[in-house]
Amino acid sequence: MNPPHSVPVATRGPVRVVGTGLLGASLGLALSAAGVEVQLDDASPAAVALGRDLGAGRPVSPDLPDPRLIVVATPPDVAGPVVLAQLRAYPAAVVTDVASVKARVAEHVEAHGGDDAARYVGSHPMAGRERSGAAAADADLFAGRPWVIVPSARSTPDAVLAVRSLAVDVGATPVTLGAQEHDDAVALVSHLPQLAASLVAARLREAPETALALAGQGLRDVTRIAASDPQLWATILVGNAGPVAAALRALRDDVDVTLEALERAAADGPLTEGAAGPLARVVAAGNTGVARIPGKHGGAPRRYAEVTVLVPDEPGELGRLFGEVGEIGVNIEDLQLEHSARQPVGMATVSVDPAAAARLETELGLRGWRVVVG
Ligand SMILES: NC(=O)c1ccc[n+]([C@@H]2O[C@H](COP(=O)([O-])OP(=O)(O)OC[C@H]3O[C@@H](n4cnc5c(N)ncnc54)[C@H](O)[C@@H]3O)[C@@H](O)[C@H]2O)c1
Ligand SMILES: O=C(O)C(=O)C[C@]1(C(=O)O)C=C[C@@H](O)C=C1
Repeated sequence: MNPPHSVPVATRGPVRVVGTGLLGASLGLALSAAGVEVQLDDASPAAVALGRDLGAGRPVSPDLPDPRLIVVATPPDVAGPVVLAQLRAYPAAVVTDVASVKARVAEHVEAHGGDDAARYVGSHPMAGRERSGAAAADADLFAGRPWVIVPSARSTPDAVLAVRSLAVDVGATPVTLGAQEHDDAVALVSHLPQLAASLVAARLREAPETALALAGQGLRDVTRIAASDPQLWATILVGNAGPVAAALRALRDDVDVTLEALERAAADGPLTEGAAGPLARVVAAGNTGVARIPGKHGGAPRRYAEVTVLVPDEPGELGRLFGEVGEIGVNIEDLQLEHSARQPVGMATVSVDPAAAARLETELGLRGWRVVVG
């Protein structure tokens, strides 16, 4: 993917990032790479130092010019007060935050901000990962992702434009929503999935080693985000408690139906009436739901063909595979890696244009790769 810094940007610095963890440092990296001056601030001096050392910007100091745009990237519970403090400290600056919940932050700014609230526009990049802190930061984190812009009735057009430009300049696609509309949406597409992953992964705590050794891609797909930061997520979940509870209650109803069918089969045998039907309906409903998730870059779903290759567990082998796929002239649209403990090989599954898949399999085979025919 082309780095976002290859195109000129509209954002005028200095941009001050308050909270230089995963989100703040990623933003600092992307803006710094684009030539925008970035100032770093955090309650933790070590987080600022790490952001600086990674190239995300310069630590704040009294001799730096006042920021034009301030991005608050702290946990959601403190985002409102930090936004207010920044609005007051810099009366000419536009202030946004990137917290995963929006109604509470907006209400806080509206209730206490007075006229300063006109320079505030909430936002939420739908980009992240299951790790926290600047060490996990990535300049390309926002590329191709939606970035929700949440103006209030008071936000000035200039403030909205500054925040939209920020999103575009780091490669994201701005999407405008109201605060409650945003919170209802992310309850379903972000907060419920986090809980589901955590609940499934929690079942593994006492799993026997023999079972864990069999773990395949299905378990990995469902549990990646179970590695997320508990404190941050507790703050997000309580901050959007109503919509998340509604989504979880609906899930519980589906779980109850599923359980009833399973218990019927367990008690009366697999062919008992009313067992297989509800279970098939659950899986079919999931088929319908998953087909509605937009594809790469938020566009319409698109089916790629998957080519799976065994890769020796040796340094440089994965790079050699990518290089050879490139030499064959095929673009890798997506990649999954599966690695089992104590196995000398891993499995790399590349998603490619269906029209190129057969040729890729043949040519990789001719080059000595072991292609797994699915
Ligand atoms: N992690 C994700 O995937 C993700 C994605 C989109 C949005 N967000 C949102 O972005 C925000 C930051 O998340 P993150 O993953 O970067 O967290 P993080 O833990 O990596 O970083 C948060 C940083 O904020 C600092 N901080 C805490 N309180 C502060 C205060 N009062 N003043 C100044 N700094 C303070 C911490 O020291 C820390 O460095 C959160 O609001 C989160 O909801 C997270
Ligand atoms: O991909 C991940 O690891 C994420 O958790 C990212 C994710 C999401 O649910 O999409 C998580 C929380 C944020 O508020 C925004 C993005």
